[in-house]
Amino acid sequence: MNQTPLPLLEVKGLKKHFPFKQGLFSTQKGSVRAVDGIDLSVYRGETLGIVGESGCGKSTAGQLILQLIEPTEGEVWFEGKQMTVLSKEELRKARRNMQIIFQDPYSSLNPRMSVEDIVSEPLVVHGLYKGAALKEKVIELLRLVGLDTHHLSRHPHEFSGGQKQRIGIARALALNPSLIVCDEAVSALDVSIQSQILNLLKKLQKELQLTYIFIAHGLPAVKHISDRIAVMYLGKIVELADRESLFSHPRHPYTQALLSAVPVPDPTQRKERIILQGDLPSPANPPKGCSFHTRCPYVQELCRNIAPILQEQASGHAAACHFPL
Ligand SMILES: Nc1ncnc2c1ncn2[C@@H]1O[C@H](COP(=O)(O)OP(=O)(O)OP(=O)(O)O)[C@@H](O)[C@H]1O
Repeated sequence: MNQTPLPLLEVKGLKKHFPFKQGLFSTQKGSVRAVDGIDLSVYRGETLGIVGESGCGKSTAGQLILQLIEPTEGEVWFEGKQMTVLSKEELRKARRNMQIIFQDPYSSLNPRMSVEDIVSEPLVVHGLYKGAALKEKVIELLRLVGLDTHHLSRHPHEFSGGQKQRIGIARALALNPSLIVCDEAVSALDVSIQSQILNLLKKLQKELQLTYIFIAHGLPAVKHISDRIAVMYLGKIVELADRESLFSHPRHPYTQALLSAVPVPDPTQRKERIILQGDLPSPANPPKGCSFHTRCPYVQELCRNIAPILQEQASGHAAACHFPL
């Protein structure tokens, strides 16, 4: 009998609302619903892509998963433990197994530190290696990401963007994590360098049995690396599916609009671009339902007033839409 494996990471009803005062002299308070109730499971060895427009809550979701910020509500389960209730010491230990690679290799590395210091820092902080063994471990990590011993004493400004991102990856690997959140990890790089880094991440995933959450703005950036993709809109997941299923049959009108904006290399294959009407609503004042179906007034009324929930529409393919495509 085939049993579904237990997820490495499970997120249940996760919310992060950032409170703010509405006017300079007002006592009225509001909140930005950056993440507004997401449920997710991520399995060992897979890559889950999270995509959506700027401000939809992708990075906040990543930070909540890594316990870098506290949730307003909800639970994060990692390796069978509920992270949100761990003591400081337990959390420190559990955090070793979850790391992050940031978007901007230019600002995420301390310019005053040598590569050796940058990569060895997590190992020293956690008291795992010292002396010659520490140096050996750093060299091993650099080799894993395609760098060499002669890079050890150099500083970040002496490297190209792609090499800097390799240093960031070596540092993230230092504690032998099982989960890595790649937050726009290749967005700041040239296209040819992007594919080199993506190939490196794939190779490392195979060799080290890593699990990735890969955050990006657009679907093309996550297409080749993701096994499954979650599409976020205004703090919520509106569609979650296997990569093939999402690209071949998007079921949410928002995903369909995102896909229609992706250029195709073949000029004979023209596709109609779907333009979403109006501005992106503010996460400080989100609509009750959704306003993607604009043609029929009855549909409009229903969608605007009743929030759709994320429901399975086909095997392994869920969408939050009253009228899935
Ligand atoms: N510390 C904070 N205080 C108040 N609001 C915040 C804070 N962090 C994020 N937000 C707001 O939460 C919403 C979601 O932000 P987040 O950075 O998670 O989105 P994103 O999808 O990652 O966007 P981008 O792709 O531009 O990074 C935005 O409206 C943002 O302004």
